[in-house]
Amino acid sequence: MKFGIEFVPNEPIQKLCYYVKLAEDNGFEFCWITDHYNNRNVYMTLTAIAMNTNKINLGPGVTNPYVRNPAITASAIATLDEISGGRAVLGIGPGDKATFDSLGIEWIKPVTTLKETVEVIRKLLAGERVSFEGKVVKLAGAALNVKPIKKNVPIYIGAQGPKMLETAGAIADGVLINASNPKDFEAAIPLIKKGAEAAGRKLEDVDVAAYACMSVDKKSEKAKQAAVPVVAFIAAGSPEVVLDRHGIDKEKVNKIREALKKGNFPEAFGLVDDNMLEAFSIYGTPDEVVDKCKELVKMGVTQIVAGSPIGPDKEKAIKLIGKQVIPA
Ligand SMILES: C[C@H](OP(=O)(O)OC[C@@H](O)[C@@H](O)[C@@H](O)Cn1c2nc(=O)[nH]c(=O)c-2cc2ccc(O)cc21)C(=O)N[C@@H](CCC(=O)N[C@@H](CCC(=O)O)C(=O)O)C(=O)O
Repeated sequence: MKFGIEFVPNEPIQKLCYYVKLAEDNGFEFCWITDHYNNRNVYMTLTAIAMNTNKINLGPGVTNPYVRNPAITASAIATLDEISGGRAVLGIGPGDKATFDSLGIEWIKPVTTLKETVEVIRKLLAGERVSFEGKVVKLAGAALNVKPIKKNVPIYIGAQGPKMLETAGAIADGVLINASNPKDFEAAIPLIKKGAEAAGRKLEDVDVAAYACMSVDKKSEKAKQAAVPVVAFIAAGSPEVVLDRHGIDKEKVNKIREALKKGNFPEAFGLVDDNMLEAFSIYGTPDEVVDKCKELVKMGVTQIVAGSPIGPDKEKAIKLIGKQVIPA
């Protein structure tokens, strides 16, 4: 079982570098940095982290194929691989609607766009001069002057929808699924397997990562309270099919959505119930978290990514996970 850690670059980069170095020293193998236009630039953040670490694999978790031309993403990843001495990984997903609405970008054919983007990025990283006439992606003799250190930079797809999960199974080295509960992997893994086998691959070729909302503390109640705000946003952003899967009170979720829209966070967070916390987070003492991680492993998860908030005290939580969860 591999452990990763996720950071949103919404705090000073020096602080993130400290946390990631601490994570590296505590046995985490992957560092994923989220990519949203309104936060610090994902590639500058990753460069700083690469310069301050020497073992942990690192990459965007996840970028998208719309805000940058595939050749720009390929160049950034090749450069990161050079800076990090061969530790770059590329996490790429279809992006989210809110981002594209704000940026005036048309979110067309996400599955096709992602497939074509991954295909041309692989060719560019392999040093090819690429001409490509896709349904969405077009290149005419594009080529990089920079080569990654690694022959094949692993490409992970951020996916939740069925077609996206199948696509990840077919073309990706790994899949990052924004989920924390075994029920979500019970639904997702057969789709990844179906996509992999349709492409002549096996499920074992795909690193199935649970990109979880995690909150660890010596005191279970403290860990639980720290997870509430993140769970409120996850519940609000979850499609019906996921709410039904977990038997979540949809009335409450609609009220959470309304309260968040109004910026009324205390009301929104007050509506988060235990069922939502169980569905959308892994929280508790190290022992409680170990039990929940073991449930995910039983479902076929092969990497667990400790996502926000990580714990009420990030530094303490990273050390607790390193000492009592990863070795378990
Ligand atoms: C597009 C969407 O795919 P999805 O996998 O559900 O997308 C939800 C999220 O995965 C997506 O928003 C991610 O970018 C969110 N995301 C992040 N999004 C970000 O913008 N930044 C991040 O840092 C980020 C991190 C992240 C980490 C893990 C993770 O799982 C997701 C993450 C969807 O609706 N898919 C459906 C519909 C299929 C579809 O797109 N059909 C096409 C037709 C087919 C075609 O495209 O040709 C169409 O509608 O036209 C499906 O998969 O079945």
